[in-house]
Amino acid sequence: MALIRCPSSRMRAVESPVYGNGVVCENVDAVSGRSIRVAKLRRGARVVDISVAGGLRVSTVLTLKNNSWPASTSLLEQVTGRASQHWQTSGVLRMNSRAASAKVQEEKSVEGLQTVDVEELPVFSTKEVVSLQIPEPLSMVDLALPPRHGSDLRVAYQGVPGAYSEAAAAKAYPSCEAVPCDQFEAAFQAVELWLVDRAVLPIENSLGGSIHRNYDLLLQHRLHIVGEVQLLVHHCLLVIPGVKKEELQRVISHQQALAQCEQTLSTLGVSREAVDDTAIAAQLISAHSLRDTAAVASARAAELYGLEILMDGIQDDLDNVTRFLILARDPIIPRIDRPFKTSIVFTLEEGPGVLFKALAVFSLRSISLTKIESRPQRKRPLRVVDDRNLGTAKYFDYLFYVDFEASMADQQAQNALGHLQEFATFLRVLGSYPMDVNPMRA
Ligand SMILES: O=C(O)C(=O)C[C@]1(C(=O)O)C=C[C@@H](O)C=C1
Repeated sequence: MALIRCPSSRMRAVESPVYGNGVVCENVDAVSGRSIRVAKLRRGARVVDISVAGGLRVSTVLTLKNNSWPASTSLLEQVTGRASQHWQTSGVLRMNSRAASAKVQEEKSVEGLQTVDVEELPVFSTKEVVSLQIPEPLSMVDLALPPRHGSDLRVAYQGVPGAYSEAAAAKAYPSCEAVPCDQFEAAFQAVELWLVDRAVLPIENSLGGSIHRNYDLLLQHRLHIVGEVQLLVHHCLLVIPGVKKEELQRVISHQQALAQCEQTLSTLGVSREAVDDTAIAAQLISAHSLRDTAAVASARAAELYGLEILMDGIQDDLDNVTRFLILARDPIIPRIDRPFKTSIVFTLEEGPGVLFKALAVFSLRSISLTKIESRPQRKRPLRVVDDRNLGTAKYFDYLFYVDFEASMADQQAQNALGHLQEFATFLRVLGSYPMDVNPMRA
């Protein structure tokens, strides 16, 4: 696989039977949040879609008659009338056999926003394009897109096969291609660089609490929460086949998993060591035939790495649920016909009662909060990325992360955030997404 740095646009390889192989670039208007996709194909170049956040969609098409390709920013300017500095551009083109054989239709992956199919569009000259930008209100058809099972999606998770995060990715998109990443940060970057379509990352557990690293990364990256997955985590103690409890000197696993099995592990009287994820613990024992070591991991990890389940269901509470967030480059269009949750992060001036005032904006409108997390000010500032994808160093006293049970399409939620904005020193909506009300066993 070769990574080709492309300083001017987010790009991906496409193949069109009509227009030949090429790339599709995505550019986001920093001011309005509009995104524009430009297909540069061997037999011409065309704008395939302009989508407007907040309910309106504008679609148009452009084919360059002389087959020449101007700098993408000037093309964007022609179509949108906006100066190039308003367009946020960054990204890589991933060239491998898979990307090269991808079809233009893959560009339909933006949930809720339909991307125009290149093959089906008529051809216009550059002059005609500007007058073609007719805003179209979203119709019920757009809102009733069939559920996606993700067969064409690549979903990043932290860990190796057999990790609970892989099971969460499969719950979110049953036939997706799950892509293992060594660190949470790598999963964020894989989405940002178009190497994958989504990331599924743990954010909190009913026994172990919050996964703070992911709260921080949510702020440092410009991805959107598009869904959540609740997973019943059922831990097993895995050993080399035939090993007895008495032979064990230590137990290794992800630190959250070790914490979730505190009671059982303390009865074993062995030392504990944290590794990057539960499945890698199983892999290590198997690869090095470690007879004095057990892993806390899933039954699937036992199967994958040829280990035996010495103890089953060793978590301290049978209802051990981990909540994962699904992250994507684009937000989904919030709906009101099913339960939605919205996640925000904000900061406040110092002073008595300010947090009380902030939370009152929700209770005044009978909006239930499902989670509050505060992160204390740290010695070093946070790198916060704004809508223009510009990172700035900021110091905060506390960052407050709040999840509430309402959709951003709900007027009451909009009013609550409008109210909060009056005194919050910083406010960002991390995503508005369907609630997962059905925890499933891994
Ligand atoms: O180690 C794994 O298998 C993971 O997917 C990570 C993780 C976590 O970070 O909380 C996920 C679910 C369980 O709560 C234990 C560990």
